[in-house]
Amino acid sequence: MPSAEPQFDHSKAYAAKEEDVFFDDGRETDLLHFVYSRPNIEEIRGNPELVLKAIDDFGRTKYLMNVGEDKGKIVTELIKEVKPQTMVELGGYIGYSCLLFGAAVKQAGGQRYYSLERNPVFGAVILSLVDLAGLSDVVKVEIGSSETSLKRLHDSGKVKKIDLMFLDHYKPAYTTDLKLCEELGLVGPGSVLAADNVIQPGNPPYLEYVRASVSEKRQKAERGADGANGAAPDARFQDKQVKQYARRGESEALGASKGRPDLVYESRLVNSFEPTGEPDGIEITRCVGVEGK
Ligand SMILES: C[S@@+](CC[C@H](N)C(=O)[O-])C[C@H]1O[C@@H](n2cnc3c(N)ncnc32)[C@H](O)[C@@H]1O
Repeated sequence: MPSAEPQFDHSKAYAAKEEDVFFDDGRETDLLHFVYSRPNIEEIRGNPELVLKAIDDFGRTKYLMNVGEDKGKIVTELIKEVKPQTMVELGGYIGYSCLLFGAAVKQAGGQRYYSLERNPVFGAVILSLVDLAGLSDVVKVEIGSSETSLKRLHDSGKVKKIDLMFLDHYKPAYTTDLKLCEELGLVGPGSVLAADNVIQPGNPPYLEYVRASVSEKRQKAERGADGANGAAPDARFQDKQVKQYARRGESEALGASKGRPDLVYESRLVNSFEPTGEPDGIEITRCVGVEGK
């Protein structure tokens, strides 16, 4: 009997993730030099798949914190099914998920893919690779914290509803940003969420929130015990997760939005792998209605 468990092909594994410094040490601009000096650069132009292949080739020599091919496939399948007009990602890094999912949204007839990235150098790398891949018509890169970008996109009327959201940024902000989107009406019935790294490194407060019933969410909110109300990050996050982006003094303040506990979610985990081969998973959550309506 063939196994239903997903398997990882070790021949395509990324280089191991370093213990201490594994991003923001110049490797992101080295990646740009690597991509633009490929012998087939003229063939790469206008071809998202070949840009992604060049990024993967680099990742096999030096670790990059990309979603990778295996988990990426779970989300591209979801894009084919949901056919989002508007998709938003929280955390763009060097643009791997943005290129992969932006191309899939375009192919599915969607209008916009917003990549929200706080680090301006990473944002510049994404912009360069999006232009190289020929996706600038669909992809927009918003540089700044996810919270301020979400508010700006909402207040300007550019985004009224998020059909599909990929969460892949500061782990404690998954829940607070989701609640902000709920409160602004960006996430509501029909919206679908795909959250990365729910196994590695894990995100217990987020899983608890999207898997809770409406009455559980209401009770927690009444007790002020929902762990995402502008207070310190949930104690279940490891210190290194909490401080991951502290090096540049980037503000890690968490939003205090109350969200909408009456939104009904259906949520499930899809197991897969990090590009290094480590087991990880994507939590896929569908907002299926509003309780009482
Ligand atoms: C794991 S990486 C994203 C990887 C990317 N989604 C991919 O798969 O190719 C996380 C990124 O989130 C960004 N980030 C962290 N906190 C953020 C925040 N509050 N707002 C926007 N970006 C943030 C970091 O700078 C980093 O580039």
